[in-house]
Amino acid sequence: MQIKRPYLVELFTALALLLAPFVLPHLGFSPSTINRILIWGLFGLGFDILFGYTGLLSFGQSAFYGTGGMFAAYLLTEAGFPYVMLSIVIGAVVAGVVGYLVGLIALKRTGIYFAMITVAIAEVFFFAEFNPLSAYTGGENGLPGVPTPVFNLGFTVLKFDTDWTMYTFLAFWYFVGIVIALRIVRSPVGAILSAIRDNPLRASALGHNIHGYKLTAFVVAAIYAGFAGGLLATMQGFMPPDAFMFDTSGQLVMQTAIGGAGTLFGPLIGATVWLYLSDFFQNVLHLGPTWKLVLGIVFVLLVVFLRRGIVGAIDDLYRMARSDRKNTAEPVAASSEAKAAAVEAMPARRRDGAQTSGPILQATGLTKRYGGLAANSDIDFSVDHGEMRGIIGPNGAGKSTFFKMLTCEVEPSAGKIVFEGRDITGMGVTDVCQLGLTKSYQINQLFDRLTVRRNLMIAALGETRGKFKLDLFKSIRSVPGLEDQVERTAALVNLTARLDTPVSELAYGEKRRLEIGLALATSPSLLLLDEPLAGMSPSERVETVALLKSIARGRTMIIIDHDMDSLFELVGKVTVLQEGRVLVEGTPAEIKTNAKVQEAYLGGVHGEVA
Ligand SMILES: Nc1ncnc2c1ncn2[C@@H]1O[C@H](COP(=O)(O)OP(=O)(O)OP(=O)(O)O)[C@@H](O)[C@H]1O
Repeated sequence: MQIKRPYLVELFTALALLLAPFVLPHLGFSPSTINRILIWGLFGLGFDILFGYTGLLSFGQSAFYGTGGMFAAYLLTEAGFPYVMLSIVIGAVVAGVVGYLVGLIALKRTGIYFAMITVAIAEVFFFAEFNPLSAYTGGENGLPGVPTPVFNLGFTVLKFDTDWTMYTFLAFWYFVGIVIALRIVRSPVGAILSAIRDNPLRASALGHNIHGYKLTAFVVAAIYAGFAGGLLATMQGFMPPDAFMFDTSGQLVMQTAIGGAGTLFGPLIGATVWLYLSDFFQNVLHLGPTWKLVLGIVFVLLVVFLRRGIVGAIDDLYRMARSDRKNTAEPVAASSEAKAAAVEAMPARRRDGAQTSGPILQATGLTKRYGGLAANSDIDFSVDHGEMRGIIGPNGAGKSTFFKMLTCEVEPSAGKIVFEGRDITGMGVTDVCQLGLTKSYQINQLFDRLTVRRNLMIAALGETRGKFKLDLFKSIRSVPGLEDQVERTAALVNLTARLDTPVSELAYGEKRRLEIGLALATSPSLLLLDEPLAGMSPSERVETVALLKSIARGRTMIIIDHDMDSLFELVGKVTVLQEGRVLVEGTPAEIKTNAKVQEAYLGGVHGEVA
């Protein structure tokens, strides 16, 4: 029997959990340390989904750890509720609800501001535990007398009242926790979370509701934290008030950094190193209060020399060994037949009832002012279905601003945009992408840490799943048609041979093609390309022009580029912008000889443009 490769991780985890009690004591770990490691590891699973996978650094996880633990402990002690496991689950649910409410506030900001809000919120919880709620939480004494779990199975009674029986209980829940976390990171939601970490702007421009997904990660992390807090209470027979302290959140962040963020196992390994060293420095070396100093130095050294943590470093070594083996085979580019088939198989998106002739996009009186500067003034513009339109203009003429308004990345100061008969003015880039209007960027906006395949998947998921879907436990491999869509897009942009290469290893020209591929994978009915040829070598330009010609069939495209020779070869009509206004429109032949255009480009020296 062959075990599916993804399940190997689960199998190894189960084996490691079975072997740990036989191996770790010989390395100097006490059973209570091993149990604490498991609780930190479980706590860290949720945090890693939030930080390692979604890129949201929270210093406030103690709030949810404390809330879940305190709630379960209160039910089991003060309220006299007899069911230990159910209390822990209720505590986790309460932590999740609190996480949802906190997330609504904290996620209004990003980066350092988000981190600072989480610190402040955790401090509020710490204060509440010690002061107004001390009658329920025991204040600085915590809640003693939390029972250990007992399960009466009829034929036998399972008790977890010794260190090693408690280990089996915690190891079981850690295993359940890792299985669920692995499912989440392997789901479409997991892929979108990593897209948000790498490039939130592009993730939302590809049709994903990134606020919804960030909130999901935040709630998942809070549930894990609350559950781990409940386990802590039952393991210690006491819910300590210091679960709410900033130190708890800080230690979680440091352990995750040591073990490796974005690996799921990082927090567990980080906790193993951290707790082992802190026991060793205090109990074996008897360092006294200086143990924290030494531990701090070890932390700095580990993080400096192992940038992706211990698990990240092992993963890197494994990948290096695999790619050495793989590189012996030459990559195979898609054949021209495969490309032709891909073009046929990738029609532009059609909304039910949408027209297929006449204008697909109309802008009227479009204006964008930045303070006193008018980047675009009173632009009237219309493009028909199936048209290939070029936009040219000197630097600073307002071309990119115009595109940003069309894709609803920036809101116009005045004017109206109608796409496929619908007023989309001020709608938002995610919704507009969902309607079938998207753009490739002047400066690459890719997901650099992910492979080409993952990049294209993330783009295609926007179309197949809509802007938000909670398919947290579905494998990304089972999304119907996704693999096909990815492979067809890769064939179109000639990246079949690079599908499993991380974006950071691509050549510039390949990145430009992937930039176009991301937009194409959403199957847009109107595709805007902002300087697709920028920065390319002459041979790359020739190749990309051929590529654009092939994808233009059955599609409506608007292209901005400074390379007029190439642009005039591609498009049927050209709009010239100057100083934020439409100067003139016409066929390439008309534009080449237009006196106003020559004036704009050549400052009045007559001749032919380009
Ligand atoms: N966010 C912004 N804030 C202030 N001014 C801006 C902003 N974005 C663009 N501008 C200004 O608007 C004008 C038009 O810029 P835009 O980037 O649209 O021109 P462009 O035609 O695309 O130029 P290029 O060909 O160099 O890319 C410029 O003067 C630019 O400095």
